[in-house]
Amino acid sequence: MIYDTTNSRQQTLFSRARSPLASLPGPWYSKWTGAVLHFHFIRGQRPPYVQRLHEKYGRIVRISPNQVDFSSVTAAKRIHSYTRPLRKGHMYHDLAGGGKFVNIFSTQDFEYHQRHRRLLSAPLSESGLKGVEHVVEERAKLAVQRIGEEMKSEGRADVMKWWLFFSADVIGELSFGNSFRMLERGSENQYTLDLKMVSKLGGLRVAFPALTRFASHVRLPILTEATAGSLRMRAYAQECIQRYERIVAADPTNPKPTLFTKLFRAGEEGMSQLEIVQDAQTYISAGSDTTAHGLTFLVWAVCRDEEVKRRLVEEVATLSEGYKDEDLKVLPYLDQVIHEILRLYASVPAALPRDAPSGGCEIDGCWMPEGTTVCTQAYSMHRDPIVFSEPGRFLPSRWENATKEMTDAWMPFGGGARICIGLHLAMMELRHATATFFRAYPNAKVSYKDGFRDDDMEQVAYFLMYPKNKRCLVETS
Ligand code: HEM
Repeated sequence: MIYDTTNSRQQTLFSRARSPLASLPGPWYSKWTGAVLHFHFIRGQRPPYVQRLHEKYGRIVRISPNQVDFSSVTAAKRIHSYTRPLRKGHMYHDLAGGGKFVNIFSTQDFEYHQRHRRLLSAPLSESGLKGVEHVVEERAKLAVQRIGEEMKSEGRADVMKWWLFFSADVIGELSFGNSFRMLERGSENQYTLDLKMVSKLGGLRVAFPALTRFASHVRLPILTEATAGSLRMRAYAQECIQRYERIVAADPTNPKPTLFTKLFRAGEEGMSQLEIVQDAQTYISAGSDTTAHGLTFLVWAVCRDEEVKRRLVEEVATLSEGYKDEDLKVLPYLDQVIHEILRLYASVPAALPRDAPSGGCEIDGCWMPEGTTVCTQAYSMHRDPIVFSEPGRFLPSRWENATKEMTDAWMPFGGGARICIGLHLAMMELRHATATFFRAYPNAKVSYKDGFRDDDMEQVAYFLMYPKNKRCLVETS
């Protein structure tokens, strides 16, 4: 027995020393252990840690015995290719409840993904979204009104809270045909509370994959609560989709449109009710915090910079009443501000891990053996000093004459075949909410009431990024 263990250790040491990864740059310990990477992950600081490694070792870094991070456009194009994308890594399986919740986001199956992507893309395209723009517009107005009411009664408003209600209400209504009405109520509903709990468990599963195995033997309170939560969420989603399906059946010519309307009863070219429920639930989790956190950092960063605020306020003030997204899209400074926010404060700044395929593959001239996890992270792509001068500065005007290198390296929505399917919706929400907010409150500024400090906005990222203390206070003079 002792001999066996020693022998297998020797084999492991031998194979690690001979692996093609052995010659890659990186700290010495990455060859032997992922513990340091894991330590930074658990602190929510993996992206800046990996970025420091890139600064020291270059664009290719071995970050653990089995993981390599790339920070180059050529590598990103290979890893996130449209035509021959690499398979999503095991992390997605852990995030999705150990493979229990298959959906367009988590699937590792190419055929399943292609079919869902083909069916779901049209309603989320720029032209498809025209039919639902009024939902975004109305919710943005209500969010800004509610922010104003809170500023009046409390002397400051927590915009992070209201942007979360805004984005969740929008995606809830567009997916389930039924708004969560959190903006009206001013509080979260059971669905989003359950979602938080389930996402927390997903994060724990990624940090400690053994938890999934352990869970089948031991009853932990968080697991019991998360299981009850996910059952409640599934029941709620099913109820909404079934109700909506009945509405479509009663009046097929004039239903209130959602992102799934055309997929009901479309035969071969449609989806089963279960598939719709699964993907609708995915939209809620993928499309609420991401947009809300982007908007939160946007308001904070603009409010801290008088010159940026002046230019943005002046530009959005030129809009005529009843403006539409078509009018917002052509505002150059609004577009620059949004690009810069998604660069410096990307809501998904962390690694998007993929598996090297069977037989291995070459990336940026380096051989990645089968089973290696290859990653890119927007956090590093967006801070390459050769592409973005003074990368740590919030400088929207850098996008005025954007180079091809800048637009290629900008990947807040990922890339290739698995690029964010909701990106046009997200951009529409960001445009409407920003314009509505700065038209209503041209004098908005960061509020330091209730002990709020700039330090509260320090970025913490597991998969999603959020401000450390999960609040962002603003006031108006
Ligand atoms: C600012 C807001 C958003 C950001 C920064 C963002 C970012 C991302 C990123 C980086 C990915 C790729 C993940 C990967 O490769 O592992 C992704 C995928 C995805 N996003 Fe978004 N997202 C946003 C908003 C939305 C919205 C509003 C929706 C609602 C429909 C959505 C739905 C999805 C889905 C379903 C996927 C998986 C797509 C696939 O695998 O084909 N996202 N998002």
